[in-house]
Amino acid sequence: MTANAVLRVDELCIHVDGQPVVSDLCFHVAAGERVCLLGPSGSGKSLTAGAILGLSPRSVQVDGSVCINGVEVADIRATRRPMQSRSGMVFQDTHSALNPLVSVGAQLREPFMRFHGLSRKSAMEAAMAMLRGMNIERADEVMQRSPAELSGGQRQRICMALALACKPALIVADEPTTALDVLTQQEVLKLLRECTGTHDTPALLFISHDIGAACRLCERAVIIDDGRLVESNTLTHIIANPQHHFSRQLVRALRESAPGMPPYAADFDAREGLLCTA
Ligand SMILES: Nc1ncnc2c1ncn2[C@@H]1O[C@H](COP(=O)(O)OP(=O)(O)OP(=O)(O)O)[C@@H](O)[C@H]1O
Repeated sequence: MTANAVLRVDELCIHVDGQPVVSDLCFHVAAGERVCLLGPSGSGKSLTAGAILGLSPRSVQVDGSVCINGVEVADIRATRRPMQSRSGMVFQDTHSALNPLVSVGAQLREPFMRFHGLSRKSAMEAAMAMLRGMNIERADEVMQRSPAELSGGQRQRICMALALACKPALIVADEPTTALDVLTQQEVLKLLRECTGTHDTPALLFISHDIGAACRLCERAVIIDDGRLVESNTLTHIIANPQHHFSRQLVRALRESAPGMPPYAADFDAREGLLCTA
């Protein structure tokens, strides 16, 4: 494991109603990295995300270590975690991630006031600039609206803006594109790629069962099945030489859906250009 891990998960065990659902899970995400956690439905991905974020339901028992930015946080609920160990989060369900009664602007200015020390007016300007940077058209108008008055893609971009505005070292994105149409999925993946995974931006843990999306975004994958780690390597390596039967299924599905070389994160821009001009 690298010394500069933003996230280090060690011997994570999760029990639901006394039954083991995640067992002895170990992996890390280094600074400047984008890593995907892949696994079939029911394999324990969201429970793992909940444990990392400090959002596990009370009925869920979490044991083992979750270390974010050097702070052990497995036993600390999200709202009580020290500032340097808080993570940004982006979920599939954008409706429940945003307050339906508060305008987008009022929600987005809060982290700029709290985490950047800006005045209310400057925070509104920073929020507006961030929305423009996320390709939200008519950002000033969008700031006045409630979340229910936006499209799913716009809401997901607002959620990403909220996560980034908190200046986290890590963003955990749990199936952020599943509820979106194919074109909006690509836009959100592109934005996530632009906003994460460098030494100046948060590291990313991307949770999905879509290896195609993972290839567009991440360089490395951690694959779980039935709550256990079954494979961990670069996506290039896994696609060339999948070891576990779930990995082989994923790679087969990817080859069937995208014949030829799959688009890796590293050459996504070039491929996108090719696709656009094709
Ligand atoms: N709060 C809960 N109470 C009881 N069982 C739960 C709870 N949360 C999850 N489970 C169970 O734990 C297992 C793992 O769930 P989890 O949501 O982590 O899977 P997942 O890999 O994220 O699946 P998906 O890809 O379908 O979202 C499942 O069998 C699920 O039914």
